[in-house]
Amino acid sequence: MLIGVPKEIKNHEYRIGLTPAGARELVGHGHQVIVQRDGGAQIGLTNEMYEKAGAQIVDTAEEIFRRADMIIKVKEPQPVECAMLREGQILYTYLHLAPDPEQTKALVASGATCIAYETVTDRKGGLPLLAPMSEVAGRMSIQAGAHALEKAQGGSGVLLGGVPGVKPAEVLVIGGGVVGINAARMAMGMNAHVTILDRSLDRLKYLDELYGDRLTTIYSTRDAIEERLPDTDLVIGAVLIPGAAAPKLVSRENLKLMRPGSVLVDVAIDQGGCFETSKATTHQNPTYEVDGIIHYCVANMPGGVARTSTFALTNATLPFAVQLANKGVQAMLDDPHLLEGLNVHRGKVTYAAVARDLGYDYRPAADALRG
Ligand SMILES: NC(=O)C1=CN([C@@H]2O[C@H](COP(=O)(O)OP(=O)(O)OC[C@H]3O[C@@H](n4cnc5c(N)ncnc54)[C@H](O)[C@@H]3O)[C@@H](O)[C@H]2O)C=CC1
Ligand SMILES: CC(=O)C(=O)O
Ligand SMILES: [Mg+2]
Repeated sequence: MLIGVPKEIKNHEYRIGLTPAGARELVGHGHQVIVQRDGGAQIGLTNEMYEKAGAQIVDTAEEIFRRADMIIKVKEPQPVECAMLREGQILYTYLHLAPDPEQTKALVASGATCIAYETVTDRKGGLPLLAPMSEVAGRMSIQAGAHALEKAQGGSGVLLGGVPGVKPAEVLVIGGGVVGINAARMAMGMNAHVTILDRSLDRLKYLDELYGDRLTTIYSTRDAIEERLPDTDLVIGAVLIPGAAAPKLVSRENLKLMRPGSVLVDVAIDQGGCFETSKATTHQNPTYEVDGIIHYCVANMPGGVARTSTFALTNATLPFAVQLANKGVQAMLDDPHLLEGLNVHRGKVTYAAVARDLGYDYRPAADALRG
C-alpha cells in the first residue's frame, strides 16, 4: 500500500502522524511511504531521517492526497484537505465529528473511508488512541490553568499551591477518566486542593483507593457542581461520552457563582465543550473572558508539546496503521476494536453517536464495509 503523511496545517500544530521509526516499520512490511517535506522538521524529525527510514519526501500535500491509498494524520482534516480526499482512500486520524457538521458533510461527500482515532476501543473498554493525548492534555490543563490564573492573564492572582501561611487554590476536575486523573495528579503535585467528579462509581472508587484523602471524590450532579463553584479557582472540563457531543455541565448562569478571575479549562472542547460558554480557541489566542471568568479552550492542546505528543500518539497508532496497510479495510472486519473507529465509509455515517447527534442515517460499520 502507498501511505501518505501530510504536514499538519491547524494553528500551531507541529505534530506529525508518523515518526521515522514508524515509516521504517511500514516499509519493512513491504509498503511505500511518502511524507510531505518538513512535515516533522519543527520537532526535530528531519527529511533525512524519513529518507533513511525508507520513505520518500514529496513537496506538496496535493501530491500526498493524490497518490496515497491511506492518509495518516493527527488532527481532523481542514476544509482544504477534505476537498482532496477521494472515494476508496483511507483516512486515519482524529476526527471529532459529533460537534462538527461541516467536516462530517465533507467526509460523507468525499466517499473516503474515515477512521477516527478517538473511537477505536480496547479489550478493557478504554480508548487506546485517545488515551496518550488525554494524558498529555490532562497534564497540560493544570499548567495552562495556573498561567491563566495570573493577574497579567486576566486571572484572579491565585497561586495553585499557595505558600506556607496562605491556603492553596481549589481545583475542580469534572470527569475522572484519563484527562481527569492526569489533571488531578499534576494539581496535587503542585499542592493545590483537588476535588474530582465523575458519574462512574467504579471510577470514583478507583481514584479513592489510589489517592486516599489527598483527593476528594464526589458523584457528579448539577447540584454537586453548583455547590462547589463559589469556592473553586480552577475548573477542568474532562468529561467524555465516546463519539458524542459533550454534555453542558456549567451554564452561563453558573458563572455568576464564581469569583471574578477564576478559570475554566475545557479540555472536552474537541467534542464541543462541556461548559455552555466554551468556544474553541487556538494556541495563538488560547483564552477569552465571559462574565469575568477566564476560559481556555484549545482544541489541540497536545500540539503545544508536539515532540512528546508525536511519540506518545504514534506509539499507539502504529500497530493499527500496520494492520490497515497490510489488509486494507479487511483489517477492521478482523478486529472489532479497530472497527469501532470507522466513522464514515463511502458516504455513510457508521458511528451511531455521530449519526444521532448530526441527524444522519446510521449504517453499522461492518454492514457498510461488506457493501
Ligand atoms: N483539547 C484537547 O486538546 C484534547 C481533548 N481531549 C478530550 O478530553 C475529553 C476527555 O477524554 P478522556 O479523559 O480520555 O475520556 P475518558 O473516557 O477517559 O474519561 C471521561 C470521563 O468522563 C466521565 N463522565 C461522563 N459524563 C460525566 C458527567 N456528566 N459528569 C462527570 N463525569 C462524567 C466518564 O465516566 C469518564 O470517566 C474528551 O472529549 C477528549 O476528546 C483529549 C485530548 C486532547
Ligand atoms: C485528541 C485531540 O484532539 C488532540 O490530540 O488534538
Ligand atoms: Mg475540531
